[in-house]
Order: sequence, then structure tokens, then C-alpha cells
Amino acid sequence: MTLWWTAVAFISGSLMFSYWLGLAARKNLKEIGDGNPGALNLWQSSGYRLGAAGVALDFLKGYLPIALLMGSAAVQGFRIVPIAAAPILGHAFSPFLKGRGGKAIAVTFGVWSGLTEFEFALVYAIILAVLLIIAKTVRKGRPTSSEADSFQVVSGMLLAFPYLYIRDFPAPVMWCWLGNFLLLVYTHRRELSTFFRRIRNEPGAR
Ligand SMILES: O=P(O)(O)OC[C@H](O)CO
Repeated sequence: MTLWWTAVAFISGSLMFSYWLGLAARKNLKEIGDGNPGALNLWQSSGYRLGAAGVALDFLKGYLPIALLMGSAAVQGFRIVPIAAAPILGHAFSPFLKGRGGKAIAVTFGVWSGLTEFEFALVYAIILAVLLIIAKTVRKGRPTSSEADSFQVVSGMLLAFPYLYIRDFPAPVMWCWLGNFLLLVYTHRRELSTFFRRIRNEPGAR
């Protein structure tokens, strides 16, 4: 059953709603902004209505399978780990995009909302908001780069980990976090590499 539910969750995550909504609006998100087939590029290219729909659908494809399975015998103990990782993997390596997907931020929020009844997703959102305020303050209100945004997404997930520990979440949830963190590092690898290279070459740059 674990394999079955993992496959179902993977297929759910692999549905590239923002990308398809973009195509419906005659926009190829892979050619817009940073090329990520996600809701932000949909929002910026096609307006807030489609953008909000993209956020909601990309969130729900992570949230629904996990929320529906939580508490059932199928996901007791460590069985939750592959099932929770599956929607994020599905988005990052979508068969609908020939194995290439998106950064997996919206689906990450969906999965954690399902896993922890919104609790950890809210903590992560607050940490990201604080990091964004700090970045805006440092840059005196000027927009941040996509590389700096990626650094915030990944470091925010790292900073959120102590909350899981303090709240005494069970070990399988910790493993879900580790898998998600490593996946976010992977999906943001190019931006992180550019971000750290810039920091090395121009210490004043962020
Ligand atoms: O991480 P994604 O692919 O869900 O996209 C979300 C935002 O567009 C990231 O910039």
C-alpha cells in the first residue's frame, strides 16, 4: 500500500497546474522570468487571477493526498516519508515536463500543511516573511534577485528545523524535513551557486 500511495502522491505532485494555466493563457513559463514553471511567473505574466489559481492548485496537489492519508493505517510511522516526499518529487521531476519540473515551493507548503495541520507551513511562512523583510531592509527597498530569493527559501527551511525539534515531532517527520530540505537545495542549485559565487567575488552583493 505504501508503494501505491507513494505513486498516487507522485502523480498528484507531477500535475503542473501553473505551467498549464500559463499555456492556456498563451504563455510559456519556461521562457518567462527565471524560467520556473511555477505560480510566480504565472502571476507576473498572466495576472493575479491566474497566478492565485496556480498557487492554490500547486498547493493543493501537495496538501490533498497527504491530508487525506494522515491518520490512516497506510501512513503509520516511517511509511509517511516516501508518501510525503512524493508530491514534491513529482513537481521537481514531472513526467509531464520530461522529468524537468519546478522549484517545488508551493507544493512544499501543501505537503507540510497536510503533515502538520498547517502548523509547520505557517512557521516556515513566517520565517520566509522575516527573511524577506530583512533582505528588503538591507537592499533599501530595491527588489531582491531570484538568487537571493532562492537563498531565503532554502535557509528558511533550515532555520525552521529547530521548531520541529522543539515541538517534539516524531522521527518520520524529521526525515520528511531532511528529504524536503535536500530537494529544495537541488531545485535551487543554480541560483544558490550564483548567489554564493557573487558573495565570494563581490562581498557587498546580495
Ligand atoms: O516552486 P514552484 O515551482 O511551485 O513555484 C513557486 C514560485 O513560482 C517560485 O518562484
